[in-house]
Amino acid sequence: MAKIFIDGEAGTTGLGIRERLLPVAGIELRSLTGDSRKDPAARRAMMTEVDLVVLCLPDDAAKESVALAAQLGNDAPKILDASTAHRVAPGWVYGFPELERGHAERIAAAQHVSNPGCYPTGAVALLRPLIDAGFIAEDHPVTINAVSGYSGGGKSMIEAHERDHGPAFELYGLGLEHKHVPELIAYGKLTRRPIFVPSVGHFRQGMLVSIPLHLDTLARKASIADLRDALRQHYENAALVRVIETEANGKLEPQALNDTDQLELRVFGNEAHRQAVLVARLDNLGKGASGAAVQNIKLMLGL
Ligand SMILES: NC(=O)C1=CN([C@@H]2O[C@H](COP(=O)(O)OP(=O)(O)OC[C@H]3O[C@@H](n4cnc5c(N)ncnc54)[C@H](OP(=O)(O)O)[C@@H]3O)[C@@H](O)[C@H]2O)C=CC1
Ligand SMILES: CC(=O)N[C@@H](CCC(=O)OP(=O)(O)O)C(=O)O
Repeated sequence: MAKIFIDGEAGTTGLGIRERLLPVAGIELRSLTGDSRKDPAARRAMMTEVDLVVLCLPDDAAKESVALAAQLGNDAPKILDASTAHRVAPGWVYGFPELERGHAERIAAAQHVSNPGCYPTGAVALLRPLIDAGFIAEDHPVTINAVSGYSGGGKSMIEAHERDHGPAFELYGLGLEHKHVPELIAYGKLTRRPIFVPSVGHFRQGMLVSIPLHLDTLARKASIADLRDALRQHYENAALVRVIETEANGKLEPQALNDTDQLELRVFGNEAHRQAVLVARLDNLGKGASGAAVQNIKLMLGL
């Protein structure tokens, strides 16, 4: 029986992981309740009893938990961190099993895995296979536009929208320093800093990530179908990722995959204008957070 402690179990991501793990055989979930939830000594003691700790905490608290585990030396459990704290940190493996051949095995063997951010899950899924196939140059001037449901901002943003009725729609990150840019660069394999423009709408969950492309600026001559085929080939054995034909009406809404762990990729475009738009759709709480975490937990515990 594999023992798991979710540090931050009462938060948005922690609850989603708990819910998904309850029906999984071969797992025992260990919890801290009441005041002990945030007590470093209680958290460290819990770490001595489990095989894997999942961190669903703000960045500073996640760093504190990693330091607590380090005090246990060789008895430290494996760690999966859902925060942003270790996404590009040395010694950590990025928890996107579909990244490239052999990556799922790297996650399975790792002591420390960082769960990807919701936006990078969509953007890296679209970009990386096309860069590896030589269609998009590593220094291509990439722009990433995205819209998320408000649960992406955790408990505080959920409260702001559900109690105070937040804005219907809002662009943010316009200072171009969003915390997800380093992982977009590292795992998208980009050498030029992408322009990332996130936004949030007044709906709880669901996400679209879109990347416009002028086909005549690509590194290799490509039609819209070539880009779609390259994505299809890359994800042919991926259980959670599907490359979909585009809708004839040219529309796509963000909530269709809510409460699933699926990620859908599409290549919209207009061949006559030599223009395309790559689009990823996912549930920010599914493949964008808790669903991806459960995928990584199963790999890390060999379930
Ligand atoms: N929401 C999303 O879509 C995604 C979130 N993430 C990341 O996952 C992490 C958690 O986010 P999310 O679930 O949204 O956040 P929430 O704010 O919903 O939950 C955070 C939880 O951590 C608890 N907590 C805070 N400080 C400590 C501490 N020192 N010790 C123990 N517990 C503590 C909070 O307690 P209390 O209940 O008392 O406030 C809360 O339950 C963040 O790093 C976030 O960046 C990653 C991907 C997507
Ligand atoms: C709508 C909203 O505020 N979203 C969050 C990102 C949510 C997420 O996936 O980020 P982490 O995994 O890095 O926490 C933001 O833009 O900061």
